[in-house]
Amino acid sequence: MSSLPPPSDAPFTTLSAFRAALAHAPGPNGPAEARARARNGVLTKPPGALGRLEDLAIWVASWQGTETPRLDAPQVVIFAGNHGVTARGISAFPAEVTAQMVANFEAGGAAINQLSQAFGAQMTVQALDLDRPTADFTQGPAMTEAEVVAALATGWQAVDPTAHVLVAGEMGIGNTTVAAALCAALYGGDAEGWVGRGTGVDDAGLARKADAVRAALAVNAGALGDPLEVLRCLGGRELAAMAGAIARARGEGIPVILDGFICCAAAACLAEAVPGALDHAVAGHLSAEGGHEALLARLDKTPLLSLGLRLGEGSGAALALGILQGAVACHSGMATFAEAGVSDG
Ligand SMILES: Cc1cc2ncn([C@H]3O[C@H](COP(=O)(O)O)[C@@H](O)[C@H]3O)c2cc1C
Ligand SMILES: O=C(O)c1cccnc1
Repeated sequence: MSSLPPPSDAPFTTLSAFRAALAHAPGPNGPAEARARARNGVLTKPPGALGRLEDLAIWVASWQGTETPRLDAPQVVIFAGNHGVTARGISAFPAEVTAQMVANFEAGGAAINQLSQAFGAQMTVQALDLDRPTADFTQGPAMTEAEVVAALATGWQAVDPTAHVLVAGEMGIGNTTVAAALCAALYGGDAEGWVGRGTGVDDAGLARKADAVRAALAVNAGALGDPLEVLRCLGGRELAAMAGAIARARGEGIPVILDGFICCAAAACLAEAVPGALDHAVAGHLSAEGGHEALLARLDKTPLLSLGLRLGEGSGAALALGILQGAVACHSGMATFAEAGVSDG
């Protein structure tokens, strides 16, 4: 665990400049992908015997731009933010827990600390203006353009360009309601279909979450046509920071492992703003949170794991790191039939 310096310069100061940076990010490296596919075909195993691991390794190769990718330098970054909507009784825990958990991350005591350590990831945490919660989005926009751009820039700056793979996680009491509002705004459907129990709200809490989502969409109706305006009006600082980090990784050729419902909701704003913006991202897991399955379907992503996790913090993505590391270790380290003197059938 270490703390990163505050953001200095990102290549955007407006939402439209951020959109342009995202739209102009390079795609995968076709020749490297072709070489990796050819290598996969001559490794000492029956064709296809490593199942989805084979596609994953070739996908990592295409983003890293090399036939033999590596994943021994993973980066996990956790963003924390507070939300005005917590005043509406939409979480089973009080908003103070966000800052308390940041201290826990810094002391090494959270689940994501253990998982980062288990998979050899460098982990950092960035708290975004915890003393200044976003505005209650049932009353108006959660953030100004300056606020959302600052959060996007924090995420952008947090990415280590030398990292081999990125996990962006979050901590923010109330943010399952925020994620549900983003999904309802981006994809439509009833608020009830997108809200879930989060930290464990009861039926009355679930009804308050759906009410908050409905009110947020009604009062911010003018934002609904633009996915980045949706992020500004219905999102939160830690979600925007995750989006900024995921966008930066795209430009750096760093593959991303998406976490649960909240991370995917933030990422969905990118995918809806610029088609293909999540081509460098894989879904780490299927969260137990209500709307995640439908959200992954909208993103056209098949999760690597389904373990009933409903934690956030990047925890499911960090676990999936192990799968991806296994895929790449086989792809880059195995002998070919010729090298090993094994008959290729
Ligand atoms: C101790 C604790 C640790 C957490 N780590 C992640 N979350 C997760 O729960 C929160 C979202 O749920 P809701 O919308 O119901 O508030 C987020 O902070 C998320 O990261 C936690 C929540 C708690 C209480
Ligand atoms: O899926 C998630 O990201 C999630 C679910 C519940 C609570 N916190 C996060």
